[in-house]
Amino acid sequence: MVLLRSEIATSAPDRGLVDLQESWRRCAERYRFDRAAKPYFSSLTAHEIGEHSEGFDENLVTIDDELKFIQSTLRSARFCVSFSNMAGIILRYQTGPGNDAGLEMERPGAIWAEGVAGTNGVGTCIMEHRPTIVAGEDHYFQAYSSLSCVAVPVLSADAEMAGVLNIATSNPKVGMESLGIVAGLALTTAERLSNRLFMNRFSRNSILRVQRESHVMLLALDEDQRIIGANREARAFYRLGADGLGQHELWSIFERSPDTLDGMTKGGTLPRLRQIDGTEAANAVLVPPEEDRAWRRPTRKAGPARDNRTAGRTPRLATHPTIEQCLGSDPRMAQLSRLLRNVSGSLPLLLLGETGTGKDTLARALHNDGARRDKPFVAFNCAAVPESLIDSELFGYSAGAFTGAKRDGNTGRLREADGGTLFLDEIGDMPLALQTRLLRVLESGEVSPLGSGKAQHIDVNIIAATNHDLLKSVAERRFRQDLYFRLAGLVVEMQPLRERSDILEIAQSLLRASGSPAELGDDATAALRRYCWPGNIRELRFVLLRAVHICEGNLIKAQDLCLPSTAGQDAQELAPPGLRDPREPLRAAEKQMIQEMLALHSSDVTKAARALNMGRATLYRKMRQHALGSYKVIR
Ligand SMILES: Nc1ncnc2c1ncn2[C@@H]1O[C@H](COP(=O)(O)OP(=O)(O)OP(=O)(O)O)[C@@H](O)[C@H]1O
Repeated sequence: MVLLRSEIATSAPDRGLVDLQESWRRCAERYRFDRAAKPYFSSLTAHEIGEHSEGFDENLVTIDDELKFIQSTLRSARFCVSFSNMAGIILRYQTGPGNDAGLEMERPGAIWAEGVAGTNGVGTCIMEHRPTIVAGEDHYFQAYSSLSCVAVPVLSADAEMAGVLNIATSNPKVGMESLGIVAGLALTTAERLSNRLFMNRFSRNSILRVQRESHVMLLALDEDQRIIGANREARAFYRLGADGLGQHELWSIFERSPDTLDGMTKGGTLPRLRQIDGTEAANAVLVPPEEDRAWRRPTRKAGPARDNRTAGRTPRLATHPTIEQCLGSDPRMAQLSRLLRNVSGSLPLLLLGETGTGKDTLARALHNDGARRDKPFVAFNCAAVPESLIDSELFGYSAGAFTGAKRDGNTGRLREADGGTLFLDEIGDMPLALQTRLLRVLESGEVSPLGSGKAQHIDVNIIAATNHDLLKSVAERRFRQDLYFRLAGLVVEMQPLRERSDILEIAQSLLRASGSPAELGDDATAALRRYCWPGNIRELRFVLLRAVHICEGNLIKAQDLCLPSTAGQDAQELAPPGLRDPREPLRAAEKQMIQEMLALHSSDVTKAARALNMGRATLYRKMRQHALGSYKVIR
């Protein structure tokens, strides 16, 4: 029997969740699947994943950032978060340390197209172009009934569906109510991700951002103030058809007053922007082209870093902090930055630190500011690539090395990085057998691609990073001691944000880099200092981006930060891992989502409940459970 999610679907008419009956019909009639049969599970090679990732270019970095953020919000290995393209192929993936074995099928390369895997979150969302929850038995194939998924569309800069953000769990205790909450998180993230893809695409243009309640309208402008791009919200609100883009001047929508023209020249808030029908566009900000935003490196001597995700094309220069900006103003750190500048490029570096502390960012800064800046920067995430593929991806193979190999062979990341930097992220997750192989390459300076028999000399500077306690892994014999010493030419420990004295400076640069003129009020700066920041700088960035949207005028108050109350947080953090309540990550995520939605909807419980896909009474009950204050109901 098909379980319909009618309760949720009716309480969220504007979000319109998918009715799965149609999908089941397709499975039975069009694909002629047998529900009880073992489905054909297909997965692609890393090379094929790379091919399917083409077109996403530097957006993959943005996608990874959002996936990591959701993962750190859920804080559980029992959830995994992924991004798939429109063919239903998982391209990117995040899960907590010690991934739940039940989620192995959600790794990059897995194909979840409905025509292959039957009714499922990703595939059915692609067919229907709408948010989809597929819980347990809702999957057409019984073999997938241990999974529950929430899948939501992500839009390209052209407002077309570009892929799917999927949150999956194999935890049978996660019920429909919790999935509804997770859906709220997925929807907000997908919307933000779509808007970031828009900002990336039009990074060389000025972008007018207008916010109405929780809707963010983005309009990209050329030098003559013609509208050349619009996100979906803007297309709907200002009735812009795709064919009209590039034709309309901004002044066909907004009044061309001296105040507005003056504001447009300076950038930042446009306080008196009015539509031509007289409606005031409160919360309007003109975001300047990327090169004019704060944080751009003062000199452009450095050649653009090459990333394995953008190999083969000319990547755009990305806004990027320098080594000094990564390390901050703490005097100990300032000393370290001098040392790093001296040794960078000639000594292997090991970056340690919690998630989101800036290891990846520092690695890129070290390359961009170092002697190898004109050579490739190649990033390889040891946890994101299936174990069976790390070997061929890292060391490469020659033509026809094995069945299914690419016809021309595969250069491998080590040879791709020749002359430059290889950033080995999540090195703590590298399987032991491959650690041995890597060690051999590092000791000999030679790599022998599979099937070639010929060793090739390479000159690569390695920067490795992990958020595991690598010495503990060495003691437990999960990480080779000799490899540890090879990688640890210099060990840099990134401080957790809660221990950094320069948190306000970081917050201010993040605000400037966002293009927003908003400033932090005194109560907000105190709240930033008090909070424990489990997601570190990544979390701070998201908290500030959200606050910029919520705050009135240009002053961010403590309440706009929507930080979880520290009391509950600390208690949970202090509990030894074994004693932690396994439902806690969900509760914390639920509380955060509720706070976020209430803030976005100016405490209007009816609207917040609708956005969260739940009834008002349920939301009230949950607010009581989480001890959230009193809110108004607007009918
Ligand atoms: N010094 C900094 N100033 C401002 N923003 C930063 C800084 N360092 C990192 N960030 C931002 O914080 C986010 C997380 O950074 P990054 O990916 O480098 O962390 P990480 O330690 O590598 O995380 P993970 O271990 O989860 O991969 C990114 O959005 C990055 O742009």
